Amino acid sequence: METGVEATSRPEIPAIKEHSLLGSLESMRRDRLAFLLSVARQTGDIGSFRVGPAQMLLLNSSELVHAALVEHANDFDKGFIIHRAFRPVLGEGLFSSEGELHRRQRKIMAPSFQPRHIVNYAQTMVEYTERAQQDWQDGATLDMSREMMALTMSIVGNVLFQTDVLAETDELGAALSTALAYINYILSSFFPLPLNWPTERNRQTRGALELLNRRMQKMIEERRASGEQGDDFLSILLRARDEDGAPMSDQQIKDEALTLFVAGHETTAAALTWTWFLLAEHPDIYQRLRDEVDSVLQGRSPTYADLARLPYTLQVLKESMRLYPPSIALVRVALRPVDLGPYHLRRGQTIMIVPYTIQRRPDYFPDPERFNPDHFRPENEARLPRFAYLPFGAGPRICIGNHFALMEGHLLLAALVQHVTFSLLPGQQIIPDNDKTITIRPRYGLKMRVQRRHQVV
Ligand code: HEM
Repeated sequence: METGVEATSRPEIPAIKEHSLLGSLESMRRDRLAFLLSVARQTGDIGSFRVGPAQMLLLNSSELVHAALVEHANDFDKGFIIHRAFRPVLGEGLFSSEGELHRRQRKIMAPSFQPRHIVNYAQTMVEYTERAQQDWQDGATLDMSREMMALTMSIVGNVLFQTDVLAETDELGAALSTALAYINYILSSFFPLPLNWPTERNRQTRGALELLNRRMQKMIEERRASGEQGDDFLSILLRARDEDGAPMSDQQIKDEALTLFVAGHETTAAALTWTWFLLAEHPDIYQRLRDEVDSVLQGRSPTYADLARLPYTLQVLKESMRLYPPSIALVRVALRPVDLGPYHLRRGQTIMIVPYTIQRRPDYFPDPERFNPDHFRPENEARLPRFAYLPFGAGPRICIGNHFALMEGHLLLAALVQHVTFSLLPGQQIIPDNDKTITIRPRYGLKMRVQRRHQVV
């Protein structure tokens, strides 16, 4: 129960000036990231705005992130908007489940994502990358978002299901893309129509979900029948047991496998797409990266063991995810009244943590708008406040695939840098946006020209 004395001694949460009825609906619709950045800059560590009648609190300090995502993690869940978008597709998989089920599943699955385990996938990542770049003709124009999506989709398809045909042209790949598009639609609509309404989009989505369910069930049954001990994730999920020795239900396995697929490719593709853009805009940094890769690899394909000797390559990737973090926001809803530092939140209040805004704070990252991989030199990284860099979130729901993603991005950059150079096609408008996608990507795509490099020896 709140006393009058406590309530008055608490600092007020600053609110931005906005339309009395619609709040900031229009600004959000026009340019979400620019709007969120302006809220953060106007309000500081915490600020309030409205989307229609719904109030949102933007948390923008490392201390408040720690309080919400770590200290009070159990006082929040992901809330109605996230559940409504993800559950029709991913059911109760790791991303969209809550409470005891989430804890149990996370515990079962975490060991398979530890670095010593995922090392086994390094070779697959490099092989697929080598294959992709061989198809790129010298002088060709590429849509980088599309190329990076196709590449990360094929990698995750192999790692998860040991299938080689997971492309948009395959019926499974196409169904997955339709399901992804549905999640995007729900996230980007303020008043989406329920899935059982007879619209063309809903009909296609239901068809895609049925196909996914059938194909996943078939893969599960085939794996069981063959008794194979594969090291793809589907086999790992089939073998997994909880503390009482119980296996997951088939439905849970399907939800988890689809979750890993969805969470595991568009994000990494977005990170790589922005990295190529930033490199093309900064020829000196691009050259330094090429020098590191050429001198360490001498024309060989990279392996996991090479990564420790390619530190600048990793700094480039991390810095790119600082300026353009793939996930636009971590959204949570308070399950009960909760105090975050000096601020009091009511039950049902929605908070947003936006890596894009927090990672552009000048007191955390000097000269924050500049692409500067030196922000991640070991001595500079060690000085960062703990929750100032959040591309993978934080706390008990931190991205389970973070080592996987960093290893994949690190290997792909090294493998591609030594074969090809990308340059920007002139006259493009590059605006970061997540209107039609789950992740932050260039609104009008990113067209680049590919130039094949002479083989370095
Ligand atoms: C650059 C690539 C990636 C980025 C930026 C990223 C980002 C994130 C973020 C921010 C979250 C937390 C969301 C929240 O707390 O609301 C998350 C969760 C998750 N990610 Fe990733 N992710 C990436 C790659 C991957 C990969 C490769 C996989 C799997 C192979 C994966 C699987 C997951 C799963 C299953 C969750 C839910 C974890 C849980 O709630 O316990 N992600 N990711």
